[in-house]
Amino acid sequence: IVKEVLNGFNCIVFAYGQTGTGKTYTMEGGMRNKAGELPAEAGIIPRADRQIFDTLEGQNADYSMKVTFWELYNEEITDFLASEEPSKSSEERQKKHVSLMEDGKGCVVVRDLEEEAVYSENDIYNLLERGAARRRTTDTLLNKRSSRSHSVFSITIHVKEMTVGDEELIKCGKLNLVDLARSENISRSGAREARAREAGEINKSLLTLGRVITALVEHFIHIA
Ligand SMILES: Nc1ncnc2c1ncn2[C@@H]1O[C@H](COP(=O)(O)OP(=O)(O)OP(=O)(O)O)[C@@H](O)[C@H]1O
Repeated sequence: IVKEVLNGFNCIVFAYGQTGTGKTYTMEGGMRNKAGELPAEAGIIPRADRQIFDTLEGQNADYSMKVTFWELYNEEITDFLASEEPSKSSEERQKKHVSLMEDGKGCVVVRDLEEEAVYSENDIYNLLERGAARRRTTDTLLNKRSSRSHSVFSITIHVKEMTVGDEELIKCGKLNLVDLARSENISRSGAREARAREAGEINKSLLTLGRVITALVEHFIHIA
């Protein structure tokens, strides 16, 4: 997948499953040890990070990279990389009004997201740790909210190449690493009222995602 991204494609890895099945663990895994080495239990994000930099450095490539890290909870977007304003509460600090819109090329983008330029493997790891720490804060505030939100860690990479005719070619690829909200059986989990509505919304969004993927695979024009 990383190779495709470096060739200018947009790729997504989803972690999907019931609560406690290891979605977050699979995406993030164990955090760095003191020597900065990847632990054996490192997740997909740090492993992809390492592969991206190993490949680009190995090719002596001319590149630039940006990262976004955000969460969708209850139809509201929280930017984990938004700068912190000390006067606000920790929940308010993160909540920034960002909205979804089309970019004119048929792609959906999240407007006003903080995009952090990164120059090393360590930079990406630091952003992952920063965002994951903020995610844990909302967890304690809102009864393990991370289980009920979709989080999206994206790395956008521009690679400059020279063509045979000595023209500049820029390849732009994006790797989206998504930790989906848990899939939930409402009747079995005993969720009531607001929580049942919330679980219903999560299931609806996961169902819609399944339909979108089917439509893409089958080359349907409309989503059934
Ligand atoms: N392969 C694994 N090896 C060791 N521990 C694991 C593994 N997978 C998950 N765990 C542990 O199991 C617990 C639940 O994992 P995790 O939080 O990743 O699940 P989840 O699917 O993201 O849950 P939720 O949907 O509730 O957010 C965590 O304490 C995690 O450290």
